Amino acid sequence: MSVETDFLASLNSSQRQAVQHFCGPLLVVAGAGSGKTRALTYRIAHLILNHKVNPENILAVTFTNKAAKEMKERIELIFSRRLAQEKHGQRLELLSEYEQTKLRSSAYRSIIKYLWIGTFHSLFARILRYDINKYQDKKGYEWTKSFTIYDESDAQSLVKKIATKELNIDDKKFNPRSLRYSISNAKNQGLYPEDVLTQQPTYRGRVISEVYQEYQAQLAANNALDFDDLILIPTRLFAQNESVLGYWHQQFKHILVDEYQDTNRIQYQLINLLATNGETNRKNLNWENRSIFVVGDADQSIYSFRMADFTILLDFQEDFGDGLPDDDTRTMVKLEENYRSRENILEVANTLIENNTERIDKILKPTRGYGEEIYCYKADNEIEEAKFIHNQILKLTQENPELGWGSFAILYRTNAQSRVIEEALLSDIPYHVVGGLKFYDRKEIKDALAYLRLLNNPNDTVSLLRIINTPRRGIGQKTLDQLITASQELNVPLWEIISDETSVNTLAGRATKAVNEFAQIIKKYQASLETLPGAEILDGILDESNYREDLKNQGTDEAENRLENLKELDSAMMQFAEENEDSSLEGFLANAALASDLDNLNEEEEKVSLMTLHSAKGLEFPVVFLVGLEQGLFPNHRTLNDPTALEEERRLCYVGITRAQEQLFLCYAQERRLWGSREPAIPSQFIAELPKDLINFSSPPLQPRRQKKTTSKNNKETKKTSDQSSRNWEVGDRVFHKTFGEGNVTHVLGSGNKTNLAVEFPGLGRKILDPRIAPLQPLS
Ligand SMILES: Nc1ncnc2c1ncn2[C@@H]1O[C@H](COP(=O)(O)OP(=O)(O)OP(=O)(O)O)[C@@H](O)[C@H]1O
Ligand SMILES: [Mg+2]
Repeated sequence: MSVETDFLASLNSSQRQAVQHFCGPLLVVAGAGSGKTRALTYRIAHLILNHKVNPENILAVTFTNKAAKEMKERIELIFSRRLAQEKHGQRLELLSEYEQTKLRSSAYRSIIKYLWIGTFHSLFARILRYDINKYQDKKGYEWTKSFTIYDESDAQSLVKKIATKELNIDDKKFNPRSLRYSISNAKNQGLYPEDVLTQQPTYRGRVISEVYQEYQAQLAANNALDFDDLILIPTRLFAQNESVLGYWHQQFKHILVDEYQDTNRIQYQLINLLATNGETNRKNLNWENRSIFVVGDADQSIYSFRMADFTILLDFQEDFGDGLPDDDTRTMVKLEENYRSRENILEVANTLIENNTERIDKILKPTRGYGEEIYCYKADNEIEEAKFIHNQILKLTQENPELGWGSFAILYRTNAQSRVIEEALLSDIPYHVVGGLKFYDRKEIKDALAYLRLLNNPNDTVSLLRIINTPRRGIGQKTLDQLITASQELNVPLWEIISDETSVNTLAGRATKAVNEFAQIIKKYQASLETLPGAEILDGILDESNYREDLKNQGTDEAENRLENLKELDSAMMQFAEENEDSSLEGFLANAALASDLDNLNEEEEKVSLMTLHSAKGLEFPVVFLVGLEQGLFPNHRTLNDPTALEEERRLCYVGITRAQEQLFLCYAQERRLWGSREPAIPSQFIAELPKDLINFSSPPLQPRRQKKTTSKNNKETKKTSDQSSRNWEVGDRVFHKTFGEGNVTHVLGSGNKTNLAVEFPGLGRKILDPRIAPLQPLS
């Protein structure tokens, strides 16, 4: 088989048809685990390899950052395999580890880094970094390319400040959270504040409209955008500026979208504009050397609360096809084999989803035989449920050496369910809560990022206020109020007052010295933005601002933990610099703001995954526990009287079941304490809808014989780590780095376990690297 096509051999004929389709629109619809994401990934490789498409001309939208990363890794592997054949006439896996790393790095540098693969938010944030200055806002607001991205909690606090402090709105009547949600909804429909009032001419409509108006004004004043703006502003920009749209239309000749069923109207509009250049008559569309390729499954549409609309998927052929009679087969491919789940698991999922009326029937055939029995476990209460999970995991890992901790997922309907499960696992099973304790939500990380954001964008007053007195440096609220008032009166950003010594001397009273010192530090590091690597700037500013010192002085475990997290942020910056073409501070900050629930900094270590069903979309695990199957919890009580919402809950259950590859456990409790109150519970109606003959309702054997310590993968990781760190590095050592190529060690910083290296890479300059983390190979 030729090197060009051998990777296509691991696809079935329908997948191949989808992958090989070259120009024009194509929709791939299929049930869970049928290889949609695989087809999309291989298509990218195929376009580059066999149609010589330039990687820069490919735009691929994934649902999470993690999915984007996995997709890039897959493609890198395909190209490294090909290079191995070309250069060595060998299979990649047979080459030395050093050669493999070298080939992968070469594939990365020549192809992967040019691809536009990411979530809607990250891709369009990147586009805005080029073009936001061309955007003409209806209200006259302006943003510059160093804009800050406010994450959900920044947005929440801004709405709260505006509603309760500035507009004096009663937070009992109008909860700031629900106001924020309404604003987000409005933006997702492309509405301006005044449109909200037209659509909802009530008192509530007026309140939302007013808060929205002020919220947007303050975002603009801070040169900041929220997540919704990252989608909304490009849509408006494309609609108003033909040449900007034309440019990106030319750039993205091949557009691919995964999980298309969860696209909302405004995201759809963006994709449509990019693909068609705004041409509305589909007969005039010219598909020469360009394509739009979307994959999805209407049965897995679970984001209607974020305005996702699966009729967008159903309308795809109408929207992009040429309307000819044989349109159907030319613009749609169906996949019918499931490669993920055991036959009994698949049958359970298929039976459940047939209870939905609003759906198009489809075929999903198993390719894998029956697996282990599916149990449905009845626990006395939530604590017993958690114990059951704990014991089963220990038992299964003990009986099956191939199952590492990473093979298990525990899926629940709401985040609050995780606490009890965490407590049960805590003592002897490593786990992570995906989407719970987000790294970037921790206080110290947000503080550190606020410092960096301020350096990058001094107009970001939210960040400035966050850290001006953190750690405490004697700048009190009264002083601040005076400075803020001055900035409001002069209509300039707060930083302009604070950075001007003369103004400070006049306004800051006893805190004058403190404010001036603070401003000095910020200015000093602003001046070195271009010259110092991000991690050095971070370290410098944390030291000079006394932030680190302050934590050290606290001496508590918690403070120690925070210091460790700050170190982890250093690693994140270094890793970012290594992995990205755009390694600027701006780029890093955008990335940090977008770091989604599904990202975990320490992915190497195997852990049991705890997450909501919503976060589990697109993923797969050998063993899945689907817990809390109780009426009112799942399906959620808000959906019980609403047939449409209930069907979405059922789709969510379908998503959960179809994550399992080998084994599935369903659990419910007879009594549950949740959100503080204890209630008797009724089994979920979904349980009654499952095929009884495929489910065992008795308890599986429980007690494990002994406790498993680490997985084989863990052992390997630890070994690798200690090898690297125990090495005695010396100035003058030559190294090979996956992304930067060959370089020279110029400094060895620190010692033992804390060694860092300064490495000079010809043409790239000096990088500070941690040899335990960086993909670094000694060359001698
Ligand atoms: N032709 C194939 N042969 C063997 N395995 C395959 C094939 N296609 C896909 N797979 C495997 O099947 C599993 C499911 O594939 P994939 O994740 O692409 O499905 P999907 O349709 O995207 O699922 P979901 O709807 O859950 O997103 C993966 O482990 C994938 O590697
Ligand atoms: Mg998928």
